[in-house]
Amino acid sequence: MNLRFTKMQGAGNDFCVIDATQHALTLSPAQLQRLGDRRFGVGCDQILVIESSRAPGVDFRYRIFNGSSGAEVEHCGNGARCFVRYVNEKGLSAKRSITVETVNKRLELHLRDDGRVSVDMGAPIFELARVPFNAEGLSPRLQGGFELWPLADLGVEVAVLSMGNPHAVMLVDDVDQSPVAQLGPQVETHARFPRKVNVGFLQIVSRSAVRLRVFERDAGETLACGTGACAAVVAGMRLGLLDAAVEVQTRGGDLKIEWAGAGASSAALDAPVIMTGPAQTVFEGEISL
Ligand SMILES: N[C@H](CCC[C@H](N)C(=O)O)C(=O)O
Repeated sequence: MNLRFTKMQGAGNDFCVIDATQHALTLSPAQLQRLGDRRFGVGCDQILVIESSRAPGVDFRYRIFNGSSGAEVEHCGNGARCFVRYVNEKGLSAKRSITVETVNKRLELHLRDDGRVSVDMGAPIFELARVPFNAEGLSPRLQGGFELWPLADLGVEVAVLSMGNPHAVMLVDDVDQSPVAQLGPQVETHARFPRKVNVGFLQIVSRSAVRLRVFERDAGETLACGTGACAAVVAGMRLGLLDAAVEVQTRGGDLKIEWAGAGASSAALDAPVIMTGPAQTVFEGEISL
């Protein structure tokens, strides 16, 4: 099969975007891994497939596959920004705000006049069983009313939440000195995360600025992770360390995260997380799979 794709990136997190709005498309895990393969394929962190949708109020279906495994996942924040940029550039919709659905979330995507893209990433999920995280037999340390769970075998404690996909966030003094390559995969595949987990290394710079590195589930360390930025900032807010609008410095670029649940009572914890950042088309291509 000859497959046309558009290579895109958002804060350095890179994607192969496949337009399946005109024809149904099923890609095997091997074909997806070929697209993700940086040596013998196209090379990307994730593959994003755009499908039409007949669901009321939904403009498109948004499917996400990790490039290294071909596994379908629930959410991709940097990809969502590229999605609306693609839809606008290709004329698939005249609207600058679109609604898309993933396997388990509906997202509102907005192409701003300044060229950046804002995404309503939905509300964070704190119920451990929905992350999922198995806390059986563990006693958390409480900070600001939020739990930090010990992974004693690794000598770390993690904040645990979901943005639709699972995240574990560790507080570190200096992201540049953090053992991301060693500790990332150990937390990613820890037995207490039955669906594995994306691992955030969060350095607090001020109450409105952080530095972040993320070892992504099934992808390794990426230059940026949108859902990881949302999860890390929400964790920092709930730990009482961050205010309601935070600039996130990643290795691939800067993202802005806003959440009305910061410092709020439990009533506002279901407020949506808003992420703003860049999205760029890099090149068009075709590959024989
Ligand atoms: N590796 C992630 C999916 C991509 C997330 C990331 N690229 C983002 O921008 O949110 C997972 O397995 O849940």
